[in-house]
Amino acid sequence: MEIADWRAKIDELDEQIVDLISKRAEAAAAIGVLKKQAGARVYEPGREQQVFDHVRQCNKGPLEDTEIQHVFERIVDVMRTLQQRPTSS
Ligand SMILES: O=C(O)C(=O)C[C@]1(C(=O)O)C=C[C@@H](O)C=C1
Repeated sequence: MEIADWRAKIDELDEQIVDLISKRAEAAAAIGVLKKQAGARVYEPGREQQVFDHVRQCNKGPLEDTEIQHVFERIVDVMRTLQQRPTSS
């Protein structure tokens, strides 16, 4: 395949990734509402560790486990920000 073909493939995959991240954000926002109602804190390091362990287990390469974890550390960081937004209450 040419570079243009690979870029078209990347654009297509990015669309799917955006959809999936949006669905994940909806779930995180719903958790955020429940946490607020319960007076619980947003940041749960134990749960975040489970998320990172899980994605490392799912990883089939070519990225290293630590690289996949870095991507999810950023995603979870964004989810925490979403949960702290006044609009998610
Ligand atoms: O599972 C939760 O309690 C969430 O709020 C979701 C989530 C995540 O995005 O996976 C976000 C923030 C928490 O620190 C832990 C995990």
